[in-house]
Amino acid sequence: MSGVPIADHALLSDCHTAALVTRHGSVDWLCCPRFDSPSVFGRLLDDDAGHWSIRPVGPFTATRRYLDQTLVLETTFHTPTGTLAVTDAMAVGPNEHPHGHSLGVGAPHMLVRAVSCRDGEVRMRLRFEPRAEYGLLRPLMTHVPGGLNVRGGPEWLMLSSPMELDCAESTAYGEVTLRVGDELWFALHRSTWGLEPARIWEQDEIADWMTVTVQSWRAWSKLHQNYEGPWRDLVHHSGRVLQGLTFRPSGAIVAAPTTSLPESIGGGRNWDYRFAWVRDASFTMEALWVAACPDEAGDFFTFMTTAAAGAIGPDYPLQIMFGVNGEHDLTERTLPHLRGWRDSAPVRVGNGAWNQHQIDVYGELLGAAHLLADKISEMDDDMRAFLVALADTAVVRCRESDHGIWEVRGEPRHFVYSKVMCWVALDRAIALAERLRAADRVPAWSTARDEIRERVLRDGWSDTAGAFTQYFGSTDLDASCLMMPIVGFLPADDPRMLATIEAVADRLTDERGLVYRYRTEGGVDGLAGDEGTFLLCTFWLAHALAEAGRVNRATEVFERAIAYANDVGLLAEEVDPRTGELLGNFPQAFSHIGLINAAWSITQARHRAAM
Ligand SMILES: OC[C@H]1O[C@H](O[C@H]2O[C@H](CO)[C@@H](O)[C@H](O)[C@H]2O)[C@H](O)[C@@H](O)[C@@H]1O
Repeated sequence: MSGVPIADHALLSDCHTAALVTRHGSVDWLCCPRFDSPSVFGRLLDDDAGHWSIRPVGPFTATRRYLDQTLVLETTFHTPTGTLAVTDAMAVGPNEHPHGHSLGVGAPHMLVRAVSCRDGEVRMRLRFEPRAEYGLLRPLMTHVPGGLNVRGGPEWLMLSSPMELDCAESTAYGEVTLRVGDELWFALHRSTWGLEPARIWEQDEIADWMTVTVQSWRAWSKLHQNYEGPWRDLVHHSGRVLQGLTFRPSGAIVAAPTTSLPESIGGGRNWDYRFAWVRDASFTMEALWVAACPDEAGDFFTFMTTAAAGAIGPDYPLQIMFGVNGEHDLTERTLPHLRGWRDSAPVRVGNGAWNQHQIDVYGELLGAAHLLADKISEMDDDMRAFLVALADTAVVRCRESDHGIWEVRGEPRHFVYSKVMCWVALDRAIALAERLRAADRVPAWSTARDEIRERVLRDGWSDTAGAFTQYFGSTDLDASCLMMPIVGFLPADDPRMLATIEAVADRLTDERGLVYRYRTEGGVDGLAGDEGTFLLCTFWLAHALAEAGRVNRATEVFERAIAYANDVGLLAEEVDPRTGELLGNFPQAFSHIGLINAAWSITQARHRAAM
C-alpha cells in the first residue's frame, strides 16, 4: 500500500510540470510533459505505479532543504560510514530565452539528479521503474552508450547514467560505492514528439543544467520578492511554490500538482487539482502581487481571456476552471487500477466540478484585475471586453443559486460567499470603469452592487447563529464568511463581523484551533464521509483577526497554522484533526496563498498599531 506521509514529499517544478520526491530520495510523482498529463512515476497513488529512488544501501537518517531561494532540493543521507547528498531539480533553463523571459520558458523537460559523497564512503543503490500512463505501461528499456533508452506508449525517455545499470522487467537497478569527493550526475530527459528528441547528456552538461536552474530560481526570487516582515523566508518560499504551480506556456496556474490525495484517509473525497481554477488562480495572482511578483499578471489575464473566449456574457456563465492550455472539457473519470494513497479510492482524473455553476468567480477575477491593473501592460480590446462581460454577467447571475466556493455536489443554494463575490465583481468593475472604457455601465453596476449588499445583510445574517451563515436562511457557519472584511464588504470591526469571526473561532475549529470550512455532518455538501480542517480557512481567521486589530490573536492563529508546514515549508490543503497529519492535494496553492496574505495583513496591522 502506498502510504508515505504526504508531508514527507518535496516539490520540484519546471513551470510545465512537477515532481514529488520523498524524504528517502524517491521520485514518487512525475507527470509528463504537463502538470495534468498521465504520471510516469505514480507510486504516490499505488506501489506499482512507478518511481525512481537513489539512496544508501544500509541504514541512514535523512535531512533536507531547498537550496537558498530555489526549488532545488538537497537531501543529505547520514550513514555510519559517510554522508551522501542527492540534489534534485526539474531543469528550468535560463530565464532569458529567445522565446521569452520568464522562469521556465526554456525548460528542457528534464529531471536532474546529482549524487555526491560529502564524507567517508557510502554504498548507494539506484532503482528506476518508469510506468507510463499512471502505471499501466511497462516500457521497453535498452542500453545505449551513457544510459538507457526507455520507450512505451506516449513516453520516450532517455536516462543519462554514469553508472552501470542492470535491466529486468522494465526496471533498471544498480549499486556503487562512492568515496568522499565522488559525484555522479543523472538526467531523465523526455522527448517532445517530433520536436526535440530526448538524448543522453554528458556529466558536465547535466551539471551545467543544474547550475543554470539554481541561477534562474535565484534571479527570479531576487527580482520578484521584496516582502519584508515577519516570517519573511516562509512568505518568499510560498511565492516560489506558487510560481512553481504556474504553467509557463500559457500563464495558467494549477491548484496543486497532484490528484486524489484524500481529504480523509480511506475516504472518497479525492479530487484532481491539476487544473486552473478561476478562483484559485486569481487568488494566486493576488498573493504573488503581495509577494511582489507582478509581471506574470499579463500572461494570466491573457490566458483567462483566451480560455474563456466566445463563451462569456449574461447568457453564458464563465466556466469555473480550465485545463492548463485553456481546455474546457475536464470530464472526471476514475482509475480503477490504482489503489490510491493509503487505499483512499477512487483515484480520479478530470474534475466533475468543471461545468458547475459557481458565481463567485466573477468577483475573484475582477478582484485580481483591479489589484493588478497597473501591472497588465497591455489591456487590449479583447481583455477589456472580457472584463466588462464578467461584470455584466454578475449583474444577471447574482440572483441565481449556485454550487458555491466549496463546489458542493449537493443542491445549489444562495451561498453568502457567492453573493459577496458578486458584490466584489461589481465594486471592482466600477473602480476599473474608466480603464475598461465602460463609464456608461457604472449606474447599472452600482444599482446591482447595492442590491446585493442589502440582500446579504438581510438574508445572510442569522440571529440564531449570531453570525453570517453559509447560505440565505441557514443557521450553519461557513469559514468563507471570513472573507467579507478581507474583500472590504464590511469593516472587520463591524459588530456583525466581529460576531462572525468569534463564532468561527469558537464553533468551527477543532481541538488544535484549526478551522473547518463548514461542518460536513449529514452530507450537507452532497458527499459521504468527513474531512480535515482547512488550512486556507485557518489563515483567513488570522487575516480577519488582523483586519479587526486583534494582532496578538491573529499571530497566534497564524503560527498555529504554519506549524503544519513540513520540513521544507510545504502545506497540503487540510490537516487530520485526529493525528495532525497533512491531508489533501499537495502542495496546495490555496494554503500558500492564505499564508502570504495573512502574513501581509498581520504586518500591516502591526504597523497600524504602532502608529
Ligand atoms: O468539496 C468537494 C469539492 O472539492 C474540490 O474542490 C476544492 O478544491 C478546489 C481547488 O482548490 C477549490 O477551488 C474549491 O474551493 C474546493 O472546494 C473538488 O475540486 C470538487 O470537484 C469537489 O466537488
